[in-house]
Amino acid sequence: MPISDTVTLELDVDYFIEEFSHCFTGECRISMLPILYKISQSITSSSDLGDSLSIILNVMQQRPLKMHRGIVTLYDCYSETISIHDSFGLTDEEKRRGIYASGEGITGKVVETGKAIIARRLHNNPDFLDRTRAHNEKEKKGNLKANTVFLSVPIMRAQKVLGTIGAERVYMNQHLLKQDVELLSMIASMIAPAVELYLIENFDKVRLENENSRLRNALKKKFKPSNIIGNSKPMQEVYRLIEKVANTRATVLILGESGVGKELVAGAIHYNSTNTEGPFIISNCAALPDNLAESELFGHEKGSFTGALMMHKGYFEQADGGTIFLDEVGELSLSIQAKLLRVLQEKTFERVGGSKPVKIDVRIIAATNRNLIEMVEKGTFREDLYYRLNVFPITVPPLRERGSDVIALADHFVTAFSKENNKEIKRISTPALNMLVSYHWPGNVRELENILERAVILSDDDVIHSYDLPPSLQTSKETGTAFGITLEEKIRAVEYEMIVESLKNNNGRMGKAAEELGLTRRMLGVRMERHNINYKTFRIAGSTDCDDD
Ligand SMILES: Nc1ncnc2c1ncn2[C@@H]1O[C@H](COP(=O)(O)OP(=O)(O)OP(=O)(O)O)[C@@H](O)[C@H]1O
Repeated sequence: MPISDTVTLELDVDYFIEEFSHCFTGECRISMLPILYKISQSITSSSDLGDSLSIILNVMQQRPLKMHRGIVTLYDCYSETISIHDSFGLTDEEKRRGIYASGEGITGKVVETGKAIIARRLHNNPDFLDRTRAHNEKEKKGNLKANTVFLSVPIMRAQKVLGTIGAERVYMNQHLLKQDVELLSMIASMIAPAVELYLIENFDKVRLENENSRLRNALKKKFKPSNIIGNSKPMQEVYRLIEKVANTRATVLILGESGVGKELVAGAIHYNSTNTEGPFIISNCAALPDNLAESELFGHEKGSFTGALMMHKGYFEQADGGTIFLDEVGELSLSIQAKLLRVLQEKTFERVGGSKPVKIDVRIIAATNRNLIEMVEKGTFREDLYYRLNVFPITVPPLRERGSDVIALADHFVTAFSKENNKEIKRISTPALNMLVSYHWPGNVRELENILERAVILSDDDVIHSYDLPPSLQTSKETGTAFGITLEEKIRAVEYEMIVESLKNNNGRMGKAAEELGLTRRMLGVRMERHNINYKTFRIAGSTDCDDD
């Protein structure tokens, strides 16, 4: 063996037996057998890795090994870190400092290569990191260091390195060193099954638990009410707020333009709350005629006005134990606003014509597309009521800010209306999708819903085409020309759509598209020019399939 400062050794037991057979004779061999016996006894009699390791470390300190420092490291293959699990000759602090990456220093290299290493002349050996800082200045200056060797052997199981056993000792002679390495290697293979079990039970179990809780959290984070379609970023913020507030009794104010889905948000809050078993009563305040609003909301006593033949429970009483959703709350008259304020403050009210207070336990969710602050400034909405309602505001974004939600919603509505109309519409054509995506949706989801209901009814085949969409969507951006509903315009729209679909199907190859459309390549070129269509738009990036441009 060459004598250099760091020697890496293949763990070949036959090699050792042959090379160092003289060591396994006489005193040496006899003194080793009880050590191995003691270690094997400790491993078979105790299921605790700590017990076995303390016996091993103890043996290492005694004759004939007489090592002055010993460490057992374990390798966490997920974080790729090696840490000292047990040792002698190190303080707790020094032990804690002993953390290595695979490939780093002597221990790291043993883990990386699965081969034993003997490192000599530690005081100036670059592989010896002294990460534990156990080698104090005194030790460094003294002769001891120059004479000290560090041996490290891998603990392996099925080609996998699980950790290392390392030892420091005073250099005596090369043969003794090799003998030590072999002994440590035997100990390592004896202890390997117990180490493997320990790693599975501790590292893997902890990791699995962490992974489970990470997945649980990820699932929790991804809370999405089942009744609401769309996963855009702004909607995810809405879902986050719904999840936060649902299980409280806080009053919620839902803000947003008309048709964005405020009522769905209110429903999601109720159905994800603890009082989901209770009623969910919806009251559209804009639809309540002034003279009936009070009685509709708060009920009336028998004979309280002409026609009040029986006692009637209003929406608030009907919602007792559940949730009342006051849609378009900005439309309530000032007198009703005063009564609503009292319900919010005291949870009581009187029925019209009654004097007995009715006590209720109702969660209030209100919604409006009006600017309530402006209304407060103008004196048409009570300021105190505004603050009582605005405890937990949720703003639902307009559809034009929801990106790909338009496509998800369109698909959802096409499926729903196809079913309702006994049709089998399978897809929305590319030009039609482009129109849907580039439209500004002033009427929001309600407008999209209505447009697709109409398109499903109009569709003659299994596709929603651009010409099934209303003229308001047929902008020049998509069609190359603004066309309305005349025959000529409709023919142009059909032509445009057929060319676009064919180019898309044929990856922008004009020859193939012309063939499919029953045109010559030149005729197709003329029509594409008329519609301002460029075949390159339909090329898939990276495609080399462009032989017939
Ligand atoms: N994200 C969505 N997923 C599925 N359907 C939706 C979604 N948002 C809205 N809708 C549908 O759009 C229509 C309008 O929604 P909704 O009535 O909830 O809107 P709104 O904001 O309360 O309107 P308004 O202010 O006019 O009362 C409803 O038919 C609703 O089912």
